[in-house]
Amino acid sequence: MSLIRSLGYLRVEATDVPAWREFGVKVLGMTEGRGPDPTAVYLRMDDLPARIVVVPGDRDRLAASGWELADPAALGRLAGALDAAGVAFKPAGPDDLAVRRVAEMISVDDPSGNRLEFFCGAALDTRPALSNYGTRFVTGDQGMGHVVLPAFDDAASLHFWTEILGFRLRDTMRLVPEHVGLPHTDEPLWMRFLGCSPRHHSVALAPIPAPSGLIHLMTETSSIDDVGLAIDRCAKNKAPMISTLGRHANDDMISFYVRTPSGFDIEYGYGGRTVDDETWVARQTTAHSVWGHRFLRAG
Ligand SMILES: Cc1ccc(O)c(O)c1CC[C@@H]1C(=O)CC[C@]2(C)C(=O)CC[C@@H]12
Ligand SMILES: [Fe+2]
Repeated sequence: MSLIRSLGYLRVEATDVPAWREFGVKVLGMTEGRGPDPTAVYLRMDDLPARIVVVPGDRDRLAASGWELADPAALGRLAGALDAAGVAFKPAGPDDLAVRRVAEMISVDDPSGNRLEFFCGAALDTRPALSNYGTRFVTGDQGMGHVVLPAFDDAASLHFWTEILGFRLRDTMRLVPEHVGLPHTDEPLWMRFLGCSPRHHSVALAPIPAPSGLIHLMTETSSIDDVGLAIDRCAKNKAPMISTLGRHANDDMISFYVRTPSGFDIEYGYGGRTVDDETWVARQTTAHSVWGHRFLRAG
């Protein structure tokens, strides 16, 4: 098993924090939590005090993705692996730990400049995260979902995420550059799906530019009705859906995509597969979906 157990949280910098509160609570069905920064919005999915933390900023971007490790010993071993590989990391100071409510944390940039925070010892919130719409998210040992991050050097990224961080390659997909708005290339473009838990992928790396630093965050619910209800709330709240409902070919997720106030997307899904590293064999997916997922042009 990888030292990293799962995707733990996202820290988002936003120009319109109130829009995020509305979006998170009314569209995504998350629960607003309380936290140390009164200007931030804390969105809960489970017993963590927040899974998405939105802080005011002068631009809209993913500030960092947070990755959970089992304990300080595991974090120490990861720090050792980073040192051995010559990757610079920064230990968190007391203020960093206090605003995140975690015991220990170190941060690094991946080869594409994606800021990653590795932490352990998250505080729990004993108040139940009761969604106004009855939404229940699949988290636990699968973490909060997956992120798709921009990455432009396939070999360097794959080395960093698998050899240094210990993620497993779960699937590869060849991208047609023209289909994702990129100029034609003679060499194929690859999208890599990597896992660190039973969830099929906790991160995917794609050579797609993303001004916000994030292509999408996937959150999974425990019922298909939660997905249907979220589609209804997108319409009611005029949140721009940018794809139709569909089922992915690699992780079996039935999902749709909606644009957030920060310009990146949320994939909102149900029914993702889990995998066992003992038996899993990485293959190449040749179609992104079994059905649906027609991407529409968004604003
Ligand atoms: C192909 C796929 C499998 C599993 C996923 O969770 C998942 O999000 C995807 C789709 C990823 C991909 C994307 O994120 C950016 C826009 C892409 C490239 C498309 O235009 C189709 C597939 C999309
Ligand atoms: Fe996804």
